[in-house]
Amino acid sequence: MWQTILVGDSGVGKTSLLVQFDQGKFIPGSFSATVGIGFTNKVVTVDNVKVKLQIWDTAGQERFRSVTHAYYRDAQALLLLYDITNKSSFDNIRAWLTEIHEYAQQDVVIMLLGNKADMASERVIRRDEGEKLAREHSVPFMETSAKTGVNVELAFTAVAKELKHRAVQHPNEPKFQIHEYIESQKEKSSCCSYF
Ligand SMILES: Nc1nc2c(ncn2[C@@H]2O[C@H](COP(=O)(O)OP(=O)(O)OP(=O)(O)O)[C@@H](O)[C@H]2O)c(=O)[nH]1
Repeated sequence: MWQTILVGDSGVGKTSLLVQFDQGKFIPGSFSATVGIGFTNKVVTVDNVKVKLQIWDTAGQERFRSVTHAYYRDAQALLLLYDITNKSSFDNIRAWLTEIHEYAQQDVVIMLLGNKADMASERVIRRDEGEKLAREHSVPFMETSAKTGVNVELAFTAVAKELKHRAVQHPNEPKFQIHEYIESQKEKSSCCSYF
C-alpha cells in the first residue's frame, strides 16, 4: 500500500478532488474546511496490477500545519494543489515545496496540480505559468477540475504508475516516464487559458 498526501492552501479543492476521484461526484455549495487530517483507501489498476493507495487529505489552514507535517514523512507521493482563480495559492507553492523538502522523504513523487480548471472566466493563473513553475522544480504538472472531473483520475493513476514502476523495475523494460505519460494522456481544458 502506498501513501499519497494532498497538500496546498485552504480552499484549493483538496477534499473535492479526493471525493471526485473516490466517488465520481462533486458536491457544490458551502465550503467546510478540513480539520486536521483524514484518509481514503482506493484501489487503482495500473498495467493490470491492482495497487492500493491510501490518500491523506490534509487541512490547508495554517493552524493545522504542525499536525500535517508529521504525515509527510510516511508519504511516497504528494499532490500539491493551487487554485487557478487564486493568485496567493499559486504564489505559496514555492513555500509548500520548501516545507515538503524539509519534512518529506527525498524521493517522494511530487505532482503539481492547478485545480478549478472549469472556472475559466475567473482564471488568474495561466496554464503556462503553472507549466513554468513545474519545470523550474522538475515536477510533473496538469490542470484539474474536481467539479467536472477533468484529469482527476489521471493525477492519481500517473502517481500510482510511477510508484509501481519504481517498485518493480524489470531489467528489459524502459524506465517509466511520468512526464511523457501525462503529456500523452491529459485533457487540456483548451479554450480559456488566456485572457
Ligand atoms: N468550480 C470548482 N469549484 C471547486 C473545485 N474544487 C473545489 N471547489 C470548491 O472550492 C471550495 C473549497 O474546496 P475544498 O475541497 O473544501 O478545499 P480544500 O483544499 O480541501 O480546503 P481545506 O480543507 O481548508 O484545506 C468548495 O466550495 C468547493 O466546492 C473545482 O475544481 N471547481
